[in-house]
Amino acid sequence: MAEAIIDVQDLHKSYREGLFTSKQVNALRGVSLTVPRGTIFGLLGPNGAGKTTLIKILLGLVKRSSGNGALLGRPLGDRLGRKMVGYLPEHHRFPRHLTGNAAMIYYGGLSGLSRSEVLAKRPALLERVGLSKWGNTPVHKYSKGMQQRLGIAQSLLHNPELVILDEPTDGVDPVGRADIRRLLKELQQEGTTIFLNSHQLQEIEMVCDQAAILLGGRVQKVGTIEEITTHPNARVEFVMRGSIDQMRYALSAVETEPWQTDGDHLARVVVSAEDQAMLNQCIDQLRQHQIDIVEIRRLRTSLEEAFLNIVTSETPQ
Ligand SMILES: Nc1ncnc2c1ncn2[C@@H]1O[C@H](COP(=O)(O)OP(=O)(O)OP(=O)(O)O)[C@@H](O)[C@H]1O
Repeated sequence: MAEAIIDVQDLHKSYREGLFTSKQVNALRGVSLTVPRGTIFGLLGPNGAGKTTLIKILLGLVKRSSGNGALLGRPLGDRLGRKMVGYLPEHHRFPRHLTGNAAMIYYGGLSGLSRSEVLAKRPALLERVGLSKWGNTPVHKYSKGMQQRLGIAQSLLHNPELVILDEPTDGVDPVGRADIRRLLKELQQEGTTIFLNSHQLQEIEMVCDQAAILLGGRVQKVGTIEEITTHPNARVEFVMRGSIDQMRYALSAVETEPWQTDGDHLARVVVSAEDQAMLNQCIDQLRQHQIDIVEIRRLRTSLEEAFLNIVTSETPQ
């Protein structure tokens, strides 16, 4: 198994609700999460689920109330660990008067890089995010997509092993989103791990390998996108050729959805197969009845559907 680049156990965070009250908001209530090196990992959750709090704890910007964890093998909060992380905050705003070139120097400085170090890296990074012709333009003239790409470029200045991006495609049009997805895939191919917080579920589905769904400060579901989107009732679609009567007989022991038949010999049906044993039994029965299985596939839901199922069926206490 790949080495964990983020590994947190039982993280809790309570905020005081206001200055003059002892009432608390439990933003995280025992979050455990492992992000393997080299993945693009999506963090999902409705507003208030605790996503930004988790990211800020990882970056040492917010102090956890309890729990443990490691970032790049170093204890949470360790300065060296944090130095190996690139970060694009949500709703970030570049100072309006800066040009793209100047913004890179400014943010490079915040990451501890000297001016000459930034100057050495800047051309290639601006080129890579498609902004090399825009370095001398003030950022307030940039489109939202250009600003986000510049934000990603600044997060890469110190060659981080892990990049944490908070809503990188927020407000970006479809062409800009496709550019960002391409960039993230390239970074992954070069070995960078990407931790992505986004409300854009289609984006997450297209670009991420794994994801966690946070709800009410707890991880409700975590896994590969395929695991998360595999239908909970394990619906399996069969396309078969042979005698329709024999097919119906062979599958009479399992629950099926309405059959679709084409002529006398071709049929498509979705069966509910709770586990692999039941699926094997269906296949055995079909073979015993001389039915050709033309196609067989597990049906998946969209990530959006899976997300809505989880968020609407789980009520956080
Ligand atoms: N500084 C703070 N003081 C008090 N409560 C806070 C503070 N920051 C966050 N919270 C509360 O903690 C909970 C989690 O907030 P958080 O911003 O982490 O959620 P989120 O999943 O990032 O939400 P969003 O998608 O809206 O950005 C919310 O109830 C929020 O109001």
